[in-house]
Amino acid sequence: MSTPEAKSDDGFIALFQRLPIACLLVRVSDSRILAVNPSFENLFGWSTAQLVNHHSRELPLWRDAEQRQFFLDELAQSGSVQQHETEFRCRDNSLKPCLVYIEHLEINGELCRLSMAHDMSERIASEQALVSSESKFAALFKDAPEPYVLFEKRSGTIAEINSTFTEVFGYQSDNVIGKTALEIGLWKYPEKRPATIEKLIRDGRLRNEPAELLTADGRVLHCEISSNFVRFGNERRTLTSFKDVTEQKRIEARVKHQAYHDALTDLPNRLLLNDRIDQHLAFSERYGLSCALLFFDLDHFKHINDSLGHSHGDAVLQEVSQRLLNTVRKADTVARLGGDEFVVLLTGLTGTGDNIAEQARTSAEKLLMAVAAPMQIEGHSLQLGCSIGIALAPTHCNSAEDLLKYADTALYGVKASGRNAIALFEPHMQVVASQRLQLETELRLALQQQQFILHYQAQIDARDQRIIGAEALLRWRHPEKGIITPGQFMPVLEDSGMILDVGHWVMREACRLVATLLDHKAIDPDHFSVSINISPRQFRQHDFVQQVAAAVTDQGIPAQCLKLEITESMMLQNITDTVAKMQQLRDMGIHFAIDDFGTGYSSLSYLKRLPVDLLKIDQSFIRDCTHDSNDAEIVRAIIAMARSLKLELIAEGVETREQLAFLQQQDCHAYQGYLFSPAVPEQAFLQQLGQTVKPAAKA
Ligand SMILES: Nc1nc2c(ncn2[C@@H]2O[C@@H]3COP(=O)(O)O[C@H]4[C@@H](O)[C@H](n5cnc6c(=O)[nH]c(N)nc65)O[C@@H]4COP(=O)(O)O[C@H]3[C@H]2O)c(=O)[nH]1
Repeated sequence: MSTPEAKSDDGFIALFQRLPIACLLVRVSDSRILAVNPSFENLFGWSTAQLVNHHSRELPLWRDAEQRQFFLDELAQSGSVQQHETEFRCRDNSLKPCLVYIEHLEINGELCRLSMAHDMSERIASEQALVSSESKFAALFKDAPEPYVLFEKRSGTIAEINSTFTEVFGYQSDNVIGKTALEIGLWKYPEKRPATIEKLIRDGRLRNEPAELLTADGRVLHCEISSNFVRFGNERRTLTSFKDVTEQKRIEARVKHQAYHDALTDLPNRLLLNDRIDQHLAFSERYGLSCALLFFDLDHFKHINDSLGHSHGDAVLQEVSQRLLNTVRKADTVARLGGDEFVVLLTGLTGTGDNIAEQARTSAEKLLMAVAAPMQIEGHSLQLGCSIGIALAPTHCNSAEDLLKYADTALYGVKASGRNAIALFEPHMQVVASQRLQLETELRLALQQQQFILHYQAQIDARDQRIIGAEALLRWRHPEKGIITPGQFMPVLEDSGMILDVGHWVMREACRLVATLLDHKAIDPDHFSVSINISPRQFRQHDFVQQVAAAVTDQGIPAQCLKLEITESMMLQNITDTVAKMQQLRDMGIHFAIDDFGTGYSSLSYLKRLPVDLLKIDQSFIRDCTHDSNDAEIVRAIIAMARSLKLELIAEGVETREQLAFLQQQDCHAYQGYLFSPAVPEQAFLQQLGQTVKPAAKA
């Protein structure tokens, strides 16, 4: 004991000194302080020397006199003070919250008061922290942007819901508090709940557990459940958030769907088709079945697209996709690979090789007829042909890649030999296809290595043998095969789109020739023009007019020295756009010739609308006009038509004097053909211009 006055009772002394609670001993008879223990010194900062032997009234510990009196009264009344919360003053003048116990006891025959003070600072601080964190939690819970529910941990009943929960799920607090999630019918599949609860108990929490939940009005929401156990004072709760991911799921599903489907028709796209083929090939192999892949191409679809516009084109594609879907079995796949390319995968075919081929052919015929049936598209009555190439698995191959490739090869065969037909893949087709691929590769190289050149075929006025123009004709100077004419490569240039680059080059090259001729004063710009052939794809480019204008201005030549040859069928495609483009070019001074006139529609009404200057009578009529009365009649009719429309005329492919004489009789004096000269290289043409113009002897 810290005081010498406290004698005897060793047990009590040892205990008094060691007690972790602050203790003060006062003799009742004279209210003198007998002792304080080290815990007391530590807690309040007063030393034994400062207190012992002092009257308890002088104790600097008291907050005020009333406080001391209160304890004395309480002691007198109850015999002891139990757990009384108060504050005592420390040596540094701060107030320390304490829980006070005061008892009477006898020490060495003297009645004493033992006062014990338990420090409450930490507990009060943590209680305050709890209050503040609870209020923070309450605010967070209430205003959280996610639906939250506090469940009683033991019973699983709802203790509280936040406003977002009400907003999202439509439940009002009053209707759900005290009930379990099951009782309010939150779970769409209640049988899944036990596993979720089990997981929560096992892991002590849940993180983004997927669940389908029901709103108060029965809508299904895809949610992610996260749960934690929390404790508020003595209460144990489960704090659960129900994140509504319905929209996110919908977007994810849509993105996934879009990745595997064609946006216009909603049919499977190439990716999904490949996947389906792979699946069916594996299945077929296992069960000894066969598949047939039908590759479709709508004949002249581009024509519809161009003449009626893209919205009509889209409507046609949608109609075709519906017809295909309606014609095949549910287990079969109809896919669109883009443009007008459709694929049908027929699966589960049984039988021998020939039999399978027959089944595929029969289905293809049905599909061809379905597509060919007349369709009404936004007031237009249309009828489409289509070509179908077929490949079989396992007869022809056993991979998705080969199946598509072989069916495409068969399709190419159909297209090459006239359209609107069906062809089954045959190995020799592969040879043709690879030759075509080889040609395409070589043509790309030719373009890079500038192997294309132009030859020029003179156009003559038979009355004075003057060269009035030239047609620029494309040639490929092949490093090994020599000069190749366009008949052998033009379709590949067209199909591959290379014609755009090549056509652009032709235009600039022809303008360069005119500039050279003008420089050499070899021509009179008012009576000479170079004609170039324009391919449909080239003409349909949105900046075609600008391309022509640039070619003319870059070379600084008069625009009337350039003549563009377009075909009848090309003019009929999207007539509004055609007329607009022709008119703009016409306004610049460019002239237009209609090539191969007589082989197409030769419609007067169209001709009247179009800003055309010249008709070229196709060589097929000239060839026989001297001995075939029909052809002679056609030539006469064309000439009459041109006269009535006040159009210029030129006959092409004139090979004999008789043909020329016939034409001149009909008052058609302009011609080109072997009778005068075939198309020749630039230098040779320059010489022709310089020479006295005389028709050559009969070719
Ligand atoms: N039998 C016979 N044939 C004659 C006679 N006079 C000329 N020809 C040939 O008839 C074709 C006339 O050209 P086209 O009808 O515009 O027909 C051209 C044209 O449609 C196309 N073509 C040629 N060059 C180009 C070009 O630069 N661009 C485009 N888009 N097409 C071109 O290729 C087609 C074929 O061109 P080529 O083989 O050069 O064939 C040329 C020419 O060499 C003759 O008296 N008798």
